[in-house]
Amino acid sequence: MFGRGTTDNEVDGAEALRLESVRKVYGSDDNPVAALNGVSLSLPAGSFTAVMGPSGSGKSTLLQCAAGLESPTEGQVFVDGTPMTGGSETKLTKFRRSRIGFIFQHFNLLPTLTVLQNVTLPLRLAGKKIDRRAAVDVLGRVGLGNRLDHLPSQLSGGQQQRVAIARALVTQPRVVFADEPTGALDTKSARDVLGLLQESVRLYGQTLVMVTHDPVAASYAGSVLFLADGQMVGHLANPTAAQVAERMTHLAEEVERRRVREGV
Ligand SMILES: Nc1ncnc2c1ncn2[C@@H]1O[C@H](COP(=O)(O)OP(=O)(O)OP(=O)(O)O)[C@@H](O)[C@H]1O
Repeated sequence: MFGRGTTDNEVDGAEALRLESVRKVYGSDDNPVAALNGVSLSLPAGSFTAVMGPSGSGKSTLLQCAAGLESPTEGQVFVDGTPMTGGSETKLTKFRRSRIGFIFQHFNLLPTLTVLQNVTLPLRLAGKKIDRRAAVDVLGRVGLGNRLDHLPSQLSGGQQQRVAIARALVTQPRVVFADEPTGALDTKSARDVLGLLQESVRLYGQTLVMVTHDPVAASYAGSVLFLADGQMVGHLANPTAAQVAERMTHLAEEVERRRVREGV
């Protein structure tokens, strides 16, 4: 099983996320597409893991299944030891709201809510007490303590993504999933955002799983998992950007060779 996403900050070796033989098939019976084909992994609490792979390899599907936004066709997902499958949709939504944070490529902030209102929204949705101080504190941590009453449209892309990070962290989730969190940002803002994500792991023991296409972004993680054609095909600990880029080049060539061989 792949996935020792090790960092210095692993919290008591506890397992935060586990996938057991997860398969996800889209499409119809006559034309099925296996986006994930038997993925198993185990990530300790306090780890920062990047997920990489060629386009269409199943990265986003992996994140969606792990975060409970999609149900696997087969297999099991456990967050903090609790199975994400088998319960009712209402129970799953409640569980997701309290234990999981999600950061999207295009921020997904609500345009009519202020920065502070966007960050307190997950608490509201989870039916938790609105702890304004906690929200202000987390916004301070991402460097936006002086932007509480701004609307998203009054912020730069990098600042909007920092609001989204604060929103993901405010419920103190067990795992935060980030799908291409720097994909829409310039280099400097991307570096700031990655530094913040790394800090949330190093200083606050957050568990983080990030899909990215960018070897530099992946190098901020403690380990990288490589996917190809819906399967886990490799693992790199303490990666440098150059190592990741080299592995990705080989992976793309292997996938291409196999597709030609199989006439796909
Ligand atoms: N809702 C869907 N319906 C049908 N097929 C889908 C759906 N979502 C994903 N797929 C297919 O599943 C496979 C994996 O897609 P996925 O988006 O997970 O890959 P990815 O690695 O994230 O790709 P990219 O890097 O291009 O975003 C692809 O073949 C894709 O076309």
